[in-house]
Amino acid sequence: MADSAQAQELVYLVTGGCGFLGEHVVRMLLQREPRLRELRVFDLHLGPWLEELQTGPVQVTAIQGDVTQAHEVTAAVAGAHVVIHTAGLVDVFGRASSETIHEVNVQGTQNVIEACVQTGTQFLVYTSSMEVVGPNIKGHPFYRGNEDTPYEAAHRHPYPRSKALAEQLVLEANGRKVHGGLPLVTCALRPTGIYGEGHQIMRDIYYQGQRLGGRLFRAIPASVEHGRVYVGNVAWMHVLVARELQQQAALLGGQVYFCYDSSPYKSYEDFNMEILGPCGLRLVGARPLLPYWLLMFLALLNALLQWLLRPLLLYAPLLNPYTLAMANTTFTVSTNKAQRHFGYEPLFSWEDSRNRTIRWVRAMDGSAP
Ligand SMILES: NC(=O)C1=CN([C@@H]2O[C@H](COP(=O)(O)OP(=O)(O)OC[C@H]3O[C@@H](n4cnc5c(N)ncnc54)[C@H](O)[C@@H]3O)[C@@H](O)[C@H]2O)C=CC1
Ligand SMILES: C[C@@H](CO)CCC[C@@H](C)[C@H]1CC[C@H]2[C@@H]3[C@H](O)CC4=CC(=O)CC[C@]4(C)[C@H]3CC[C@]12C
Repeated sequence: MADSAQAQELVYLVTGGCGFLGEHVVRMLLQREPRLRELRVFDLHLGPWLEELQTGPVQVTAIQGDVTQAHEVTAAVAGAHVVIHTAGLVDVFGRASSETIHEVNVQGTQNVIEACVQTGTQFLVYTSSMEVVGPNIKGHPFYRGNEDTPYEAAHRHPYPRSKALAEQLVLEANGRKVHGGLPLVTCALRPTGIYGEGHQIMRDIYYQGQRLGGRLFRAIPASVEHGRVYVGNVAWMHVLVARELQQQAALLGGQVYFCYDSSPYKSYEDFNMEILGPCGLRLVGARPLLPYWLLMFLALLNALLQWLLRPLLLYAPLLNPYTLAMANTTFTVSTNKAQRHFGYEPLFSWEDSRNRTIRWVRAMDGSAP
């Protein structure tokens, strides 16, 4: 769809544009994509912040819609040059059924692809996840791996399964002819655990620490490394890859890229303390206070309680067998593929990313539910 005559007149659509990552992508596009004419923000739930956006000359169109509804997706995609598909059901806590996760993440992605094909939209960036690779169900470590590192990706949980299937659909769609005859150009970005302003789990852990008198208790050995990446850098990578997909379709089309920056390799808990420590929390214990078998017992108990209570209420604590396995398995990436292919350099240093997140946590002080 985009040709050189239209270069200053691009229409972007961000699905899931009111989510944690989506909001950062929307703000980043407004700041850093000078060729933007219209920005469509598509989400099941529209955020009130959209009303207060400084949009400059760009027309921002808020679209309340559901990716599982093909006709709503097609209407939103029609006339867009680029789609950044971040919408998804991020659930590893058993809040939604596996059918719902599949419907949103897999069928929703299929709907986005078909909408591009039908309406002639040529460029599609998909927000995948490190989880399409691992950690796998066997708990094999993935230590400083890259996009080509061999790893046995085997999933049982509905979330990683759905992300892997959706990513496959997106990559297979690369090269399909869209309406008008041009080829669809797609790629997938795989963030590791994202942190930053608006991160719900960081917020929950902060409140939990406050309730426990300013303490958190170590449950994971400090030696288990967990990959983390700052949301501003993930958003920047989306903006950059969407731009370069239009310039270098042959190189970028059909590719996957891990999202990375200079955030340090640490355990999940030690990393969180980089943020939560300066906000007044303390991590108690140099080693896990409970043995692994006892934690697994508690995680299984939580799973049983969730199942028993389901007819009455939704019990979805952070600790379950899946999240415990995730937190207990080393998964870190070390790659420069995005730099080599489309010139990505993190926009935010580690210090900046950390300070911004700390400022955000401090701003919620005293507002614990
Ligand atoms: N949070 C993380 O650490 C990571 C997230 N990701 C991926 O990044 C993407 C964004 O995740 P987050 O921002 O963390 O999650 P989020 O839950 O904050 O954002 C997802 C957005 O999608 C919207 N959405 C959900 N179902 C929808 C539907 N049926 N139709 C339209 N919109 C719908 C939600 O309303 C929400 O605004 C997801 O695709 C997720 O799989 C990947 C790696 C790590
Ligand atoms: C056992 C607890 C003791 O403190 C800690 C539990 C932590 C877990 C809630 C998190 C550990 C790893 C996280 C996941 C990981 O960062 C990768 C992810 C990628 C995604 O695409 C979505 C989010 C997540 C699954 C993330 C979710 C929270 C953890 C399981």
